Amino acid sequence: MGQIKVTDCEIEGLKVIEPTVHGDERGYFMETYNYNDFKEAGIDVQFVQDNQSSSKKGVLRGLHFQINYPQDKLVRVVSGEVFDVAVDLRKGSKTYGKWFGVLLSAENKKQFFIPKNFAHGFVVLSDSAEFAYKCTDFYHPNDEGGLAWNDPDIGVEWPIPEDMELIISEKDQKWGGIKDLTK
Ligand SMILES: Cc1cn([C@H]2C[C@H](O)[C@@H](COP(=O)(O)OP(=O)(O)O[C@H]3O[C@H](C)C(=O)[C@H](O)[C@H]3O)O2)c(=O)[nH]c1=O
Repeated sequence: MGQIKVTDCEIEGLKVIEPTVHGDERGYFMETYNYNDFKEAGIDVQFVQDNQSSSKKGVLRGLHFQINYPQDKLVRVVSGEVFDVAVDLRKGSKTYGKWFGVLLSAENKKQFFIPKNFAHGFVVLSDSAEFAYKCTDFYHPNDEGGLAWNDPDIGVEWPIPEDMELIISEKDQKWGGIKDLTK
C-alpha cells in the first residue's frame, strides 16, 4: 500500500519524496524506503550502499559525483536541517548545468532522489545534522569528481545566514568550475 507522496522537480528525474508518518502516543513510525512504493512511483533502482555523515553547523560538503561509477542517491536528514543541492551533469540534458535545491530536515522528513550524473552537495543550517543516504553503486575513491560549491556558472543560491561561518574540506575548496568539465 503506497505510503509515499512523490513530487517531480523542475529538473526532470529529481524527485522529492514525503513518507507517511504514523504518529501515536509513543512517537512515530515511518517506512524510509520501500522498493515497491518507489518502483510504483517510477524509481526502480537497486541500492547497494547506505551512508551516514554527521556535520556541524556551516559544514558544506560537495559538489561531488563519481565519474565512471555514477550513483543514484536517496538522501534524507535524520536530525537537524540542511539545504541539499543537485546539479545536472547528464550529457545532452536540456537542463545541463542547472541546479535545484531543497530543504531537508528531521522535521519535514523529506527525502530527495538524485539520479546518476548529478553533482550533489549540502550545507548544514542547524547546530548539527545527521545525513543518511542510499546509493546505487559502491564508493570508488579514485573515481570522484567535483565542482566548486560557489561556481558562478552554476550560481547555486545557498541560503547561508550572514553570521554562519562555512566549514569546507581542503578537497572541496579545490574543485574547478563546470566550464572545466568535458561535456
Ligand atoms: C563518500 C565515501 C567516503 N568514504 C570515506 C572517505 C574519507 O575517509 C571519509 C570522508 O569522505 P569525504 O570527505 O569524501 O566525504 P563527503 O565530503 O561527505 O563526501 C560525500 O559528499 C557528498 C554530499 C556526496 O553526495 C557523496 O556521497 C560524497 O562525495 O569517508 C567512504 O569510506 N565511503 C564513501 O562512500
